[in-house]
Amino acid sequence: MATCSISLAAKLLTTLRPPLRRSPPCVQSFVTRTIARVSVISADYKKLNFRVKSSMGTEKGKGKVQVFDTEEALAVSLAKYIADLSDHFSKERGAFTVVFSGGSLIKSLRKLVEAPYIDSVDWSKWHVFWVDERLVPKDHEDSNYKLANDGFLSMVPIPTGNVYTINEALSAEGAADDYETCVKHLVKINTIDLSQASGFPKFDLMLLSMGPDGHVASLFPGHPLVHENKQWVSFIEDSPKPPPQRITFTFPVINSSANIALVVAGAGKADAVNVALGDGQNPDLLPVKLVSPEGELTWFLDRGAASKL
Ligand SMILES: O=C(O)[C@H](O)[C@@H](O)[C@H](O)[C@H](O)COP(=O)(O)O
Repeated sequence: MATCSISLAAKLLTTLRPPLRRSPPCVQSFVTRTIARVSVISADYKKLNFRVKSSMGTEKGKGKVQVFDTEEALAVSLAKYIADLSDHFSKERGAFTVVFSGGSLIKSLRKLVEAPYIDSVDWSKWHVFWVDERLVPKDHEDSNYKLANDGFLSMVPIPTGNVYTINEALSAEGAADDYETCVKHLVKINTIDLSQASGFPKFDLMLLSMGPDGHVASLFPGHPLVHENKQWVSFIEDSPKPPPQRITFTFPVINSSANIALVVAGAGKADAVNVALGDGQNPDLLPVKLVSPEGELTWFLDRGAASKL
């Protein structure tokens, strides 16, 4: 509305230019200065309006795409997004089920452990899961639990009993079955929602990241696990990204989520982001293209990751 009235005023003043030449010099000077001022305001407003629109995101049929100037700005926005969902689900369901991935995502959660969220979030309602986990001891450098614990969980008062880790003493297959049994029990007691549409568990929020090859969770390009459609949790023993033995949620579980945030930073992932958000390309070869939740998908990209869009 404001853009509209400013540009209308600018146009009106411009049409006054010819009769202006016949006016006294002081009137000419006043009108000229006003035209210049209105033009500057109009240009500034257009710039501001563009900035607001781009930070609010664009609907692309592939979810809401948000691009941030820096990873720092991304982290600030991600914290608010998570805190808002936490508030919503804690009040609505009395629980907030959150699924983490490994990798750089954990670092991007750092603003949640600061004011105001450290005090305003009801951490007692959080239930934490992993979309994939590596079959290594919990104190191993490759453990996704260790990564999340060192960088986030140890700094917030989530009850220990609400943090669901794998049993890494089992085989990969055994650990996947065991994690699936745990999730089934939590669905039964209504801690985790169940999707009426798919019959798979419906987590309130999945925080996913993506590898430069377009993998999400431990679902890798060209691997048959990408097509698993019965199991909730499966296992892989030949992961192309080390370590080789892992367990992973399957796509039907990922896509039954109420909310998915795809958090991608860095120019090294720009090609995959470009293909993911474009048309074409066999989804087998770019698993991220199969992320299509029942609920909302929101991309959090920094300028580097979005540089080829
Ligand atoms: O345990 C894992 O390996 C993951 O969960 C994996 O899916 C990860 O999220 C991506 O590989 C992105 O990792 P980066 O953000 O570190 O590139």
